Amino acid sequence: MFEHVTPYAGDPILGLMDKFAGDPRGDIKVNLGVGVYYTEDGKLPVLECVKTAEGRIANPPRPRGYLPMDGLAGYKKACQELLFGKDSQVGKDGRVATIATLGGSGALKVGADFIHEWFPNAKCYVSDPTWGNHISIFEGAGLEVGKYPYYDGATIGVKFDEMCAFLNTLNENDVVLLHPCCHNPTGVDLSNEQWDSVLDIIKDKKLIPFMDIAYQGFGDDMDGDAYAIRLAVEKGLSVFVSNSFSKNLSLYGERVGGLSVVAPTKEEADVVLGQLKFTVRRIYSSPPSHGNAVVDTVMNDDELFNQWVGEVYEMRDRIRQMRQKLQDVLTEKLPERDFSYFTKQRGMFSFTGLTAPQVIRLRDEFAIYMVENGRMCVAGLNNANVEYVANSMAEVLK
Ligand SMILES: Cc1[nH+]cc(COP(=O)(O)O)c(/C=N/[C@@H](CC(=O)O)C(=O)O)c1O
Repeated sequence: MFEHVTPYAGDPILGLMDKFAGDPRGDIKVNLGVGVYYTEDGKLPVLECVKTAEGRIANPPRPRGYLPMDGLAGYKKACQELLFGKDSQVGKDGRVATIATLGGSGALKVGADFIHEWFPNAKCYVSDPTWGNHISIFEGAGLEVGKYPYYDGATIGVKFDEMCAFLNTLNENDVVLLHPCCHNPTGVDLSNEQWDSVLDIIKDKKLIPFMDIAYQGFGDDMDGDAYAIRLAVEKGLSVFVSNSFSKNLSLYGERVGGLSVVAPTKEEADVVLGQLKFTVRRIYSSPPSHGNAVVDTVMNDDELFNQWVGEVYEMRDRIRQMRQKLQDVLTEKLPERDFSYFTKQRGMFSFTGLTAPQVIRLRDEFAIYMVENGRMCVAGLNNANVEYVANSMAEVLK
């Protein structure tokens, strides 16, 4: 019956979790693979604001009925305020259709299905390189996926002129999938001036910008990291935005994300919302109640919200410290090499430039796990393992 089904090769990122868990070298193994934030003690944190919110949600115990297909109103309000600003005009005008989704992944899936249905000739273009699941999700939705020039390994920067030239060759309603901040896997972001030029091209060519923000707060700050999103709105673009609370609320397994679509009018936003709800119904019907309740509670209580922002910035700052520490130790060991990319890059990831064989050596000989494209999740570093990681990297780089 299923003889024709091909075996699943496994996911280059999530597959690392199983390999790491099964690695018996418990005393030395270091997980720099999956984009998860670990504390200085190497633990996955439960944020204080989440603990308080869960205490409130648990007492008195609540029934677990179905949520609306688009999620809790407070959850949707929180997404819109984070992305577009607390009292954004676009929010006040009712021009944003927002739904709660099964993580950022679910937001990308619902958005991709919606686009394929209502813009059937649209092709999707992702940065080269990008988070691998971008390609899988959009191809799975039936879109043809191409790549626009992005990362420049020679300068540890962006191939900006090539990127703009390529975007100028695209057709009306083609989708451009963008990382507003903390680019995955490179950690290299566009400058504000570069965003201005890119969004002007997108407007001029009538392309569809799809912004995937999964690390808001890990770059500059909550508002700075949403700069590109708000600039797109300012330019009058109809923009798709997928967001995730997995990392900045440390709620990975609760599957909390959102999809927002900015429309030219409230009437169009309302119609889009209806079709997004229908798309949700056809995939998973409704979002998870616990995650919705936690986000709603944290984001709509001023004290908890401010506590949350502080906790995110603590995570951001610890990652920055680890970037600096690794850069310093490696520079000391291999002074002839330039490791300044560690502190130039932003967010959770660093694109180390290590080749696949070097990454495999790190894993096999030193029990250090990174993604084979050379991506390191800097949040897995701490003061106890950073010297070991630096020494091991120096070995494979020799
Ligand atoms: C850019 C980006 N967008 C969306 C997601 C999905 O997040 P969700 O948990 O569905 O809300 C991730 C997750 N990235 C990390 C984990 C993974 O690959 O799923 C990663 O890159 O390691 C991203 O890095």
